[in-house]
Amino acid sequence: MKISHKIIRCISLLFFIFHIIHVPILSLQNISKKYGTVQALSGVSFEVPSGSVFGVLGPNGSGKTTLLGIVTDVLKADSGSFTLFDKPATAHERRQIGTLLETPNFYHYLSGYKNLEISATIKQRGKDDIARVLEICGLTQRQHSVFKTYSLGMKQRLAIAAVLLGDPAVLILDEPTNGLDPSGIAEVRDLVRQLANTGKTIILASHLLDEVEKVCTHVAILRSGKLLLSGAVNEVISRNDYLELSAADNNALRVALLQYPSCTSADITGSLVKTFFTTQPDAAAINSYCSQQGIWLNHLQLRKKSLETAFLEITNNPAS
Ligand SMILES: Nc1ncnc2c1ncn2[C@@H]1O[C@H](COP(=O)(O)OP(=O)(O)OP(=O)(O)O)[C@@H](O)[C@H]1O
Repeated sequence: MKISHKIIRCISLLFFIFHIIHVPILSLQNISKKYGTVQALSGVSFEVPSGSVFGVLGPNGSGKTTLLGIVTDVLKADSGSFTLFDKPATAHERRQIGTLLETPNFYHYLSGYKNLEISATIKQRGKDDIARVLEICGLTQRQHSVFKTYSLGMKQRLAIAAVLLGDPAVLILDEPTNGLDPSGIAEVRDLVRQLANTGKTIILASHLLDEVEKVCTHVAILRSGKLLLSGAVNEVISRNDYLELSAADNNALRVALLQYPSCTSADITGSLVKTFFTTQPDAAAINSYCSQQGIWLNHLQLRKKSLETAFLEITNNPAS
């Protein structure tokens, strides 16, 4: 083979790999859905990047379950469309998705293992995968105990084990920690993190902001069926970062900060000047700017809002 052919093949391979990595797992375009007079979703569009843990976040009744129902073919959208793996969703694409929309009806008097055998038969997934999913979900030791003796966390981990049968690349989980006690919540959260570390894309609906902040890399925030925003969790939070500063003369500091490009407000609160910007504040640049103005800072701290604070501001803002 000539060298130029080899180079062309290498470049094609690189393009192919780039395409696979960057193709969104799920892409929604203008999805709308009504139940009678209730507009559950209006024109929702966003993309779920490959390998992300994507939180669909919103208060009760905001349309999360409806959205996941449409993606998993349980419900039909009135209008709009979506693609899975950059293709129209057919049975083939759907087989690569493991779904947990509600807690499965496991048999209380059968063991975890027997229950998974039944799930494998229903899903036509084959039984040779059961040992693997039990191991991932930390249930190997208790696989022969009857289901009713499991803790709440173990029951939910068994439900996730059933979803993992056949090793789907994408998991869709609706409120996976709902109804669990704190230790169950921690167990499921750890399992979600562990699965994300193996490269799976995980889409989970939750109204628990703390939960989304702890496990998700990306988020879409819904309110009354409308998408308020979507993006990387860090970006959503960093839009709301601010600086706390102080100097010997806080009045002079405040006046100087208000002259700084991108500063939107500077207010004296107690002994500090709380300062907001249109972009992510650069603490080093602002420190240097203040010294150029002859103001020496004795306190400079970047404050990050929690997703909860950002979420409440976004969902309570009537303009959003
Ligand atoms: N089968 C239905 N018939 C009529 N209205 C429905 C139906 N299912 C959902 N809705 C309404 O659609 C809206 C969105 O509901 P959905 O369950 O999708 O929201 P959600 O964000 O998942 O809520 P939750 O967090 O409470 O589960 C709500 O106003 C709800 O009452």
